[in-house]
Amino acid sequence: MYSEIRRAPIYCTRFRHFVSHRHKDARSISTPVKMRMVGLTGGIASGKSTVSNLFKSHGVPVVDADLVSRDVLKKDTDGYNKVVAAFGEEILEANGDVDRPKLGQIVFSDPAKRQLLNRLLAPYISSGIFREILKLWLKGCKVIVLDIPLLFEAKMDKWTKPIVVVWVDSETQLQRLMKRDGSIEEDARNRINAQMSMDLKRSKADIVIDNTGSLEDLEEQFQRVLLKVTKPLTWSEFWLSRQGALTALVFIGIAVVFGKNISGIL
Ligand SMILES: CC(C)(COP(=O)(O)OP(=O)(O)OC[C@H]1O[C@@H](n2cnc3c(N)ncnc32)[C@H](O)[C@@H]1O)[C@@H](O)C(=O)NCCC(=O)NCCS
Ligand SMILES: Nc1ncnc2c1ncn2[C@@H]1O[C@H](COP(=O)(O)OP(=O)(O)OP(=O)(O)O)[C@@H](O)[C@H]1O
Repeated sequence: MYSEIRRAPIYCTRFRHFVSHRHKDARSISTPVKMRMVGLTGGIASGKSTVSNLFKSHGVPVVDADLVSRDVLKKDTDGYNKVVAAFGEEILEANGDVDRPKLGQIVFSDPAKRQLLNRLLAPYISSGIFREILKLWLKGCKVIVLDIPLLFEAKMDKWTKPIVVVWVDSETQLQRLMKRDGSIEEDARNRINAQMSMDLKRSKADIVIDNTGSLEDLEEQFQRVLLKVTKPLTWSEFWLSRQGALTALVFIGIAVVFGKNISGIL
């Protein structure tokens, strides 16, 4: 289950209203079931997962593209078969699983190979993300977050509004990446350079979270972001929600029945 939810998904239908146990302000802007797809992106190690964990802990469901992309490389899936055919069995561990650090070494130091990997996996990743969105839509979720590192690069930004970019300065990014992955500077720089620059991502954002400071600073900014992304939905967002689609169906049904009755009278 990619749309991992730590607490109850309070932004989904069965709760009927935006109810935040922690945020009175969020409760005061409560509104019936609608759907909004919030894009969450940023550079590698900028803190997207940290922010997406905050969303989950406040009951907002998150679709995690990194988890989807892990799944499409699982042994004997179509994505796996295509990647092994293209890159050879030397990218496999003894048990047949993809050796991810090894494949990472290859693709993050060679743009042509990275493009090849992206091309092979892109259809499976986008349909995996779509499946997760559909599941949440069927549950009647009102607000969902799409945590997609390559949101702009893969041109998925047109699906989402607002777009939240997590930004850090480049030195902090490098240090956090090396610390988290236990990697050497060259590998970390290769990974950073494989993505659109964070400043460009920042310029395309609707909302920027500056995560250069402490985790407490981040949490404080997050509270403001939470209020923005859970504000009442627009009509276009409403018609895209499950509730909106059902409402439209009911209206069409009534119009058809009325139309038949009126044409019977005439
Ligand atoms: C190359 C792989 C096997 C390396 O696996 P590894 O476990 O070391 O890294 P992981 O998947 O956890 O990714 C960590 C971060 O790297 C960055 N990243 C991953 N893939 C890419 C890519 N193709 N281009 C640029 N950055 C990338 C993202 O910021 C991601 O959050 C893996 O990243 C992969 O399969 N990438 C291709 C799929 C993809 O595009 N994923 C991004 C989802 S939008
Ligand atoms: N404000 C902060 N202060 C200190 N460390 C932080 C802060 N925010 C995040 N980190 C740490 O920085 C590292 C990178 O954060 P995180 O994994 O959330 O980034 P990410 O953008 O999801 O990375 P990726 O693109 O690889 O998925 C993690 O080890 C995390 O614990």
